[in-house]
Amino acid sequence: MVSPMIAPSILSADFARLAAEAEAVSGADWLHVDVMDAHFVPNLTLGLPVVKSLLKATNIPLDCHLMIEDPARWAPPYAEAGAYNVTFHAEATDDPSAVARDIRAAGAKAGLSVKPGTPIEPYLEILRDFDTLLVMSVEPGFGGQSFMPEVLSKAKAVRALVDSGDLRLVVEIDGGINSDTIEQAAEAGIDCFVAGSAVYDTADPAAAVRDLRARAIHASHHLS
Ligand SMILES: O=C(CO)[C@H](O)[C@H](O)COP(=O)(O)O
Ligand SMILES: [Fe+2]
Repeated sequence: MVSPMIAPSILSADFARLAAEAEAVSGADWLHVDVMDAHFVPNLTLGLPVVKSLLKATNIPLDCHLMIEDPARWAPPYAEAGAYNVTFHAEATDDPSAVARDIRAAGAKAGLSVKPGTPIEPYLEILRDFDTLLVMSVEPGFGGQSFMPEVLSKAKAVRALVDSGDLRLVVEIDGGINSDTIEQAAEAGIDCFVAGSAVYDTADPAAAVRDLRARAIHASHHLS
């Protein structure tokens, strides 16, 4: 198991000050960027031009979470632009492996995300085509929602495959992660924790990142 990673979500940051907001979490492992198209989810955020500007403004690897329709068309340009990891939704395409291939060919890690109600079993076979699995622990679309602990059974199932050596994959969780919920996620075997409101809705985002990381290390320590 890798050392726990923290990925602050700029969904909860001030969009007029994104460079400064990235700088405020310079100790983070990844910077999580929520791309929403108002079709796959009922919200609209930002797209490729903003990601290109962010890439110039920060050295933190960008973890782009595409909550969009037609990822086969729209996901590879994020990889070409220089995003470190490009994640799209299993529910948005009939051929996730083909999209992953195109993302990897364009130079990024490829991630698959599943909504809370989407079972993981139909996707276990194709996870070998991916570098990241993003388990959603809220309905995608908005920050500041409550954590859904029932999704942790999916994380545990995939963690078991990784631990048995059958799979190499970063297991990531997104939604409602804060100082009260991160420990149960860490105990379930999560490698990377996305946190939006728990980082940016505080007076000291850097301290929030440190606190979340310490809690994750403490809770996952006995597993390693
Ligand atoms: O993908 C997302 C929402 O669809 C966000 O990454 C997520 O909700 C982060 O916000 P918070 O930590 O406040 O729940
Ligand atoms: Fe996200």
